[in-house]
Amino acid sequence: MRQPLVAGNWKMNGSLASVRDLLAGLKAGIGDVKVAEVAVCPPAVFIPEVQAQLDGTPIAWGGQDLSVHESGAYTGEIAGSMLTDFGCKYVIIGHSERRTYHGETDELVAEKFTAARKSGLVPLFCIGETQEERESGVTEEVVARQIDAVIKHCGVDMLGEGVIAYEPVWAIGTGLTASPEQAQDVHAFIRQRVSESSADVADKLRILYGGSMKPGNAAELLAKPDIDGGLIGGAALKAEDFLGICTAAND
Ligand SMILES: O=C[C@H](O)COP(=O)(O)O
Repeated sequence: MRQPLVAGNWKMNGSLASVRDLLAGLKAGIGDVKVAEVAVCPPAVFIPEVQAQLDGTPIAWGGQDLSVHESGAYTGEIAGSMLTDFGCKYVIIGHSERRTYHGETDELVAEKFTAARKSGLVPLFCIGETQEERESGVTEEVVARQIDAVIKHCGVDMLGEGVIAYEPVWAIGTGLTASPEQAQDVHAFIRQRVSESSADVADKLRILYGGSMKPGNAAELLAKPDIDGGLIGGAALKAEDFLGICTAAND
């Protein structure tokens, strides 16, 4: 049985004051979350505050990106060991916003996967097709290519130490959500693709859905057999909405 995971990706949002408010709301309501594992990924500068507030609670935290390098002259980069120094459990890698705005390739994302594991972090490995790719009928080809790059570089056993987040790019921040059936189809394909390398890894692997998931549509999505949680953007910025998604896994 795979425990659902609901992770909040705060992206580049918030101030120290708003982060404190959000954390207070999450701590107040986390007791109602019975089933899902919960995590938040704040902007890096807020990680010490998140650690101070969430240490000792059931909520884990993580980074939004990491460097492939361990240390040195890489201005602006953050090493995996720096994230673990501040108690991070998870790190998002390969988010479509990093692929699009920072030119991250499948190969670089695979290197980041290894770097994360070397530091003891659990990668939240994002994959997904653009609208154009979906309309051209190449969704499966795209996600297969993204997965295969990690399997080739890291091996399937290391892939199994992470979590996959399927995020159709056309559904991110747009209010357009993949229907539960559309999402389930791709999740099943992802599991099938991984099972070609290892049925055991595929069976245990958590595959999250991301893309305009909200309290109102979470239960339907989470009810699908291959959807093991969510990677939440906009709705993770309001404690009530985020907890509403986390509790949808209770049912
Ligand atoms: O990482 C999170 C995803 O990009 C989803 O963002 P969204 O929930 O705002 O659509």
